[in-house]
Amino acid sequence: MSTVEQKTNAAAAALEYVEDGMTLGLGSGSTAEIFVRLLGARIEEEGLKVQGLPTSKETEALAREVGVPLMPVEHAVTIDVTVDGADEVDGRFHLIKGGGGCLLREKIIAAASDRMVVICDETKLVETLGRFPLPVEVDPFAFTITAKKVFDALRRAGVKRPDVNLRRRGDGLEPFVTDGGHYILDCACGEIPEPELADAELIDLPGVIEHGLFLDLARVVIVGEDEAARVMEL
Ligand SMILES: O=C(CO)[C@H](O)[C@H](O)COP(=O)(O)O
Repeated sequence: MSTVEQKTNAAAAALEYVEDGMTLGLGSGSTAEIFVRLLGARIEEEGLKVQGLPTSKETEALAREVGVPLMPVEHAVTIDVTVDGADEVDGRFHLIKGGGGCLLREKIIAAASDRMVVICDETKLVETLGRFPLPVEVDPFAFTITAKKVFDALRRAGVKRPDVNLRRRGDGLEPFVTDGGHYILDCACGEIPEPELADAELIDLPGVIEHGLFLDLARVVIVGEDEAARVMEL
């Protein structure tokens, strides 16, 4: 069975957390995309009334295409539920996110939500975070200086040999630029032994806008399996 089916099972189970009248954070990436499509279908079939807050331009375009009404982002104050994917999930529901480069907006929306529901396939579950390179969103100005600071910060956080690389677009020539106009440093860590320490070391560095460690934000993790979905709540 493919991960697409697992993602679909997870996304379908997340609809259980959606109620009439809710403001919903809409995540980014392939699993969140499946959720937005299923949400659009439910709105059409059942007349469900919700408002979405997308975490990327791609998700915004998709939500419009499938008929999910959007709240103007400048009107947003609180969010009932955010449904989003993840690149890694550990046993404490700590996450690495940002594989799609949307981590800043994803974190703003997740942190403003009463409940963050993570949807993923089984491949995303890990014992220790760090197999997936940690994305760090930085200001483009003098990013090489920031990259060295990020390397040092990860070393102080116990990462043995961090490998910090500027993310490039598909053509490999130009830097990848986020929706907010920033660069991404992908930091191969192998293992991040103390995510809280890495968070503390990274977040105050000049030039760092945000990083992809989502700690203490997810309240529900839904893991899609081949025939169903496993729902875990904190
Ligand atoms: O953090 C993200 C985007 O910034 C995604 O949620 C993450 O990359 C997972 O993506 P997918 O559902 O395609 O595996």
